[in-house]
Amino acid sequence: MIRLDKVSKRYPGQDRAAVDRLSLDVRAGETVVLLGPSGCGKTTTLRLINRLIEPTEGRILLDGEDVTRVNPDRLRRRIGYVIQQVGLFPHMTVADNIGLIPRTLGWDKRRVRERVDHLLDLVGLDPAAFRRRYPKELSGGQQQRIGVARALAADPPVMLMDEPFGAIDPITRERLQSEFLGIQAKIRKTIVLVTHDVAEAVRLGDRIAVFTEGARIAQYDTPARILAAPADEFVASFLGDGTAIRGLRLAPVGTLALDPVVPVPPGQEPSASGSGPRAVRVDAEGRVLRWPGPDGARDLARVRADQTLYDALDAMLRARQDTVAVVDESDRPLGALTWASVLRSLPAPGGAS
Ligand SMILES: Nc1ncnc2c1ncn2[C@@H]1O[C@H](COP(=O)(O)OP(=O)(O)OP(=O)(O)O)[C@@H](O)[C@H]1O
Repeated sequence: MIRLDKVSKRYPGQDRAAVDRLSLDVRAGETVVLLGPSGCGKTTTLRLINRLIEPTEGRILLDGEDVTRVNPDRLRRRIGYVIQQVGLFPHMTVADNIGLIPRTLGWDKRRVRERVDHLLDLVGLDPAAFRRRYPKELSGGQQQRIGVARALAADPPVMLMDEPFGAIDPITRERLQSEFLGIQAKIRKTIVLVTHDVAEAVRLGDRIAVFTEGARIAQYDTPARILAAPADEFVASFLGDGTAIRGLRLAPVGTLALDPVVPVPPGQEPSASGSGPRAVRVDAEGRVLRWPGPDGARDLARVRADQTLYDALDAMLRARQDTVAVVDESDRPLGALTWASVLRSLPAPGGAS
């Protein structure tokens, strides 16, 4: 979908190239995060893709077409662009800001209005309450949502996002990240997103390109593999401490082979044999209550199948138990995980899984 082929950018008067022969492929529908320290060339790379900056050498292909041969205005209609400072026009309403590109494309008023309302809905803002407001009447997080809506206005297949959640408080930032994931699951754009925040990269990226100076790729892989096996000292130190624990957040419990459990309804007793599947006491509706035996008086550690290994270990630690019941949305048992089975499921460092 997007291919950078030995692309370099040398700014006038600089001895070193800001981007030095970078080759990078981004597949259709995936989110690739460019991650790296300040000044390593992330923003320059992003702006080369939509030709806000012209490359000194190399080729950039969008769907096989060399972008340097496309009229820049036409190119930018195919590429949405979201930046940290948002850049909303202060004298225009929310609706006018979002509808800007569709209007320049000559859409009629009604189509623009419908598109604006649809996008406000998509980014979680009530159209009736927000379409007539001015940017100064919005919180930082709301402005950021409008920035995303505006970039999506003409339904471009590609989105470039430069620190889109950078200037926002941590709680709103987490919420915007969740919304981003929800929206991307629906619309499946091809996204290149710049951040220097490791947690954000791990959360949002299907793949992460870790850059060193000159936009040289230190590692380009899935978050899980980068966390499990950093390619070198630079990547390891940039990721910082806690990589193994962070990796656990990427693995949903439901993808593991669970140990079977046998539900024991009220009035019945678990079978006495010591071997075989573990019994779990359930109520009349089949919802898990507790383990039988000496542990049974205590709260039972439980996680839903859509939670992660991180949550499973956290539940075990909090309950001080070495087994966690895995339940469905109605709290009915699906199986169990032990501390040992979680450890066994982890990818080996350097391994392929
Ligand atoms: N217009 C410019 N003229 C000269 N040098 C520039 C220009 N823009 C960027 N640079 C230099 O190019 C290098 C890469 O900058 P770039 O903004 O791409 O890095 P970045 O990884 O996005 O950094 P940050 O995370 O701090 O935003 C830096 O050394 C920077 O000083």
